[in-house]
Amino acid sequence: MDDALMKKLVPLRERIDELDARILELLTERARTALQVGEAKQHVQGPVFRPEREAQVIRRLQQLNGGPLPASSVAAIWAEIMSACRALEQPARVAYLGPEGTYSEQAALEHFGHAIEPQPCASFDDVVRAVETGRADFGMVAVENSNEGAVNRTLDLLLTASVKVLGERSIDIRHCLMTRSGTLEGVTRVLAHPQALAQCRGWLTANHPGLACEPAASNAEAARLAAQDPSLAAIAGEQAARHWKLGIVAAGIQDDPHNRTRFLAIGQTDPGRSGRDKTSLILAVPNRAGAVYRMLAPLAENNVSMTRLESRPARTGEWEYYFYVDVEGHREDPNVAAALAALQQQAAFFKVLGSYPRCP
Ligand SMILES: O=C(O)C(=O)C[C@]1(C(=O)O)C=C[C@@H](O)C=C1
Repeated sequence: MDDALMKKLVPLRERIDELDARILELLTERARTALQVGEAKQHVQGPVFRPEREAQVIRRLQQLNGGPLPASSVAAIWAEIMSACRALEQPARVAYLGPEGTYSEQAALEHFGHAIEPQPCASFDDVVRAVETGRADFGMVAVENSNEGAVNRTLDLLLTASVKVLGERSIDIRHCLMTRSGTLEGVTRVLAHPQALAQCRGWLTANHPGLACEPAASNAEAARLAAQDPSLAAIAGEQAARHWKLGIVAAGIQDDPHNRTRFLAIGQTDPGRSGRDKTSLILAVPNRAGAVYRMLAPLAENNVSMTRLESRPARTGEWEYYFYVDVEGHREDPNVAAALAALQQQAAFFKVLGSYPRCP
């Protein structure tokens, strides 16, 4: 390396080494304190994971932060710190749609941090079942995509499952074209989940009209197959390329640059109020004129904002639709509590899925 540059770097790197040693010392002290919190919780048998507390910790630090680190980095760093501290108290088993390298895995790791026991599952049904039966402490399931709309299977599962929603996480869907060699030499076919193929159709037609598109069970499965066959390319996320040791030919190839998927974290506990929460519920009303209009009136009357309304056909034959409603606020906030009480009174079906901190 250049001598003049080295002269500048040496003292700066010494300073970074010193700071790292101090950060480690502080992290050790933090971890010991978290262990004491864990012991205190054991006496009252309270849950280790407190989403509302973690949301408050991150929000406070983002407010204290004066830069140059962006707020998103502060959130990501402390999510990992708390994940590691939580694991000392009790390691969390987290179920999600596998295999390794899926967007579901990415959402689970961003939400719960890397200090977890990962449980990749074959389907959303398996994820929900793992949480219901206690095989997993938590699960992560996709609930909506900005291009494709609701993930209907997840909505249907939430209707009957004995699980609670305790968090949400939105991630950018950034599709990449990947191969074993990192080039398209000798590549004739491209594999991906049909949804991903559809989302990259414009780019593929414009740039590689000669590649034959074939559906795969998942993008991660496509990546796994491409790792074995040099004539195959896969479309998947960056994390799949890392996992299956594939080279990225092109990144961000989805036709809509703002493609996002929202996931729900599920478990068996009820988060307390964090001060910036959301509540998800399912409602059904008798099939009469004006019923849907009246169903939602208690929200407006109590000044509760609705952030999402989705419907699914009811297959019981008794009511026409189930309505999936997200509102701002926690079920213990007085205005939300009043609105929910009124909704429950007039609804033919009423289920609160959970109150949880809003997406960071
Ligand atoms: O405050 C607590 O209840 C803790 O257990 C500590 C801690 C943390 O590391 O800050 C860890 C896990 C919880 O989910 C919340 C916060």
